[in-house]
This record gives sequence, structure tokens and C-alpha cells, in this order.
Amino acid sequence: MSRIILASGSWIRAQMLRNAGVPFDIVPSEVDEAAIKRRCLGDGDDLRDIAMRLAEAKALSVSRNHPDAYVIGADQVLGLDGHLYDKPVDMDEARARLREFSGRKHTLYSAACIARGQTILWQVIDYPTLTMCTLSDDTIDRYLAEAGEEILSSVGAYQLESIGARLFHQVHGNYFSILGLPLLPLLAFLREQKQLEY
Ligand SMILES: Nc1nc2c(ncn2[C@@H]2O[C@H](COP(=O)(O)OP(=O)(O)OP(=O)(O)O)[C@@H](O)[C@H]2O)c(=O)[nH]1
Repeated sequence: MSRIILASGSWIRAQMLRNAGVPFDIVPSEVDEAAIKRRCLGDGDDLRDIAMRLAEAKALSVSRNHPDAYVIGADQVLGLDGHLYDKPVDMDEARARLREFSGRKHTLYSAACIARGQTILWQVIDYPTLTMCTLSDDTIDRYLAEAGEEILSSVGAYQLESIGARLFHQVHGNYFSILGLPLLPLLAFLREQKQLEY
């Protein structure tokens, strides 16, 4: 078996792999995501393509220094009415974001790929949708006070696996993809490559 590397600083992506019993190391990528997003938007790429390009760039940048490893790259962008949303920079932006999403359905474009020897061997994109409850400003403020700044590590300013679940009345799509990693197809590929016994 070869080394598996997660090219991501996302704690929840690491947690999902750890919980699934996958042996891996973490080597976050150094790619300039903002520059890649700007280039993709300039090229007229849609949100799916942007998430995929970013996941590929992360995986390839780490694979350059670890050519024999299976390097997992992942990225997630949030779309509402075709607009791309990044992670909120602070709690004020998180508040504005939740006010915007309140009562509406948004999509999480969740992309992952595996690079080995500077070649993309596998990739997948999943796009679950989430319909948020209609939230009063007071409810949003109570949620932000209770959830705290760790929600800034999440593109939608919520963590579905914890109290963020209380913001939604419907989700369609895979739970793992919502958290940031299409885990099941990733595990299937690793099995196919004989990197997992089952
Ligand atoms: N805990 C949690 N995190 C979420 C949820 N939804 C989205 N995220 C995270 O939002 C982040 C999206 O930003 P990305 O740019 O894809 O990844 P990142 O966290 O910056 O990490 P890198 O892969 O190093 O770029 C990811 O870490 C996702 O795991 C959720 O419901 N719960």
C-alpha cells in the first residue's frame, strides 16, 4: 500500500477520513485559491468547475513533492442564485450571510480528486442542496453567539453536524458531501486501488 495524503487544512475532512479508519497524513496545499477563483470566474467557469479546479490544484501542488502518494484534494464553494460564496471572514459577514440564506435553498459544490505522480487519477463532484428555515435577526444572533467563531471555518457559516442542523428544514444530498468531502466514492476508489482492504 502507498501513503495517502490529505492536501487540506480542513479539520472536518480529516475527521471524516479518520472516522472511516483511513490511514493518512495531512499536508495542506499552498495554492492561492483566490487567484484561481479569479481566473476561473474570468474564464466564465461555472461553480462546479471552480470547485473542481481548486481541488485539482491543491492535490497536484502537494503531489509534486510526494509523487508516490495518493494525494486527496478537495474544495467546496457555496452557490445561491449563481453567486459564489467563500468562507465568511468574520462574524459580521457570517450574520449577513445567514440573513441572505434565510428561507432559501443554496447549493454546496463539493469536489474531490486524487493525484498520484502529478496526474489526476480520479475526481468527483457532488452538489447537495440545503433549504434554510426563515430566521429572524434575533435567532441568527442567538445562533452566532452559541455557535461561536468556529463556524468561520465553514463555507456556509454553519456546521450541520452540530447546532447548525437547527437552521434547516430540508437537505437533499449526501451528508458527507455537505460537510466537505464526497467520502463514499472516495473510499470506493481507494478500495479499487487496493489502498483499503474493504
Ligand atoms: N464542520 C463543518 N464544516 C463544513 C460544513 N460545510 C462546509 N464545511 C467546510 O467548509 C470549508 C470549505 O472551504 P474549502 O476552501 O473547501 O476548504 P478549507 O477549509 O479552506 O481547507 P483547504 O482544503 O485546505 O482549502 C471546508 O473545510 C468544509 O469542510 C459543515 O456542515 N460542517
